[in-house]
Amino acid sequence: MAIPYPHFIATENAAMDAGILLPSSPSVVFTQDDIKKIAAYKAVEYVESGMVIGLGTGSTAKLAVDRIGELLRQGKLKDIVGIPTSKITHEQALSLGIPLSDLDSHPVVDLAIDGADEVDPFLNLVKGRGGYLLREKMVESACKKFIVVVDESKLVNYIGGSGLAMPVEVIQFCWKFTAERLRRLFEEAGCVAKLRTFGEKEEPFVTDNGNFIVDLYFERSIGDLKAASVAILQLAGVVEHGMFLDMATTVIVAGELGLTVKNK
Ligand SMILES: O=C(CO)[C@H](O)[C@H](O)COP(=O)(O)O
Repeated sequence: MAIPYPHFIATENAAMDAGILLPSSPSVVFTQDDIKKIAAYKAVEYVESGMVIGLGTGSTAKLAVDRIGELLRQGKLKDIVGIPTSKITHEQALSLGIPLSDLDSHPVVDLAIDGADEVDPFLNLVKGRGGYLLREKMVESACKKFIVVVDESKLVNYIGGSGLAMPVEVIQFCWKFTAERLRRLFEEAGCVAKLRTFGEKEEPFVTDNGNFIVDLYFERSIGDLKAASVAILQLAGVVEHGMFLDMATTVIVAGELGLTVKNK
């Protein structure tokens, strides 16, 4: 959806790089898509020739991957190796001619760029509402720098504070049992646990790794995030959760008045 951002200020270079015409009159209105693109392009300014780059997944990350492909084609970036965080990003990067590898061959990643679903004041994240959290976490925890690009609607006071899902990837075997154990862990926070489904037939969503997603919704804060993370990961049947704690090194926030860069 294109939400107008009437007061957004973009530098001439940032807007022109993103192919967006700069306002010739003060009444011009940027859309949310415009500013997402400007923010994604800003993140790609951190990419240097010769780097191993973690390629994120989602509508924001897609714009950054497109931009990396464009700079490679133009010869402005050279010798890049991309490590995709999903099958869909793998396909996108292949189609753009970005040389690809994996963590087995490149266990140290210089930089990753990705979107997020929530960002708290300490730069902790919720990711995985697209369903790609496991590979994203593997790649992004192997990074020296992890740059996150969001619009200001993703900023929350505390993790879970948007009232939207905190995804947990679980194995398919007895997923109801695992979902109930997850719900009980956070009973005091008013947790509801739901299997992620898609389509009219409400088929279970299956991740790139062949697992299901249980989405947790909280009425209240879950408190100590590290303790919550440990408790979730201790449950047999859980593969990974969508809290990315202490991982982001930079968050670029696109807001009504322009870009804000928050560093750890
Ligand atoms: O974690 C993710 C996918 O698993 C995405 O990065 C997250 O959902 C944000 O997506 P978008 O940029 O489309 O808002």
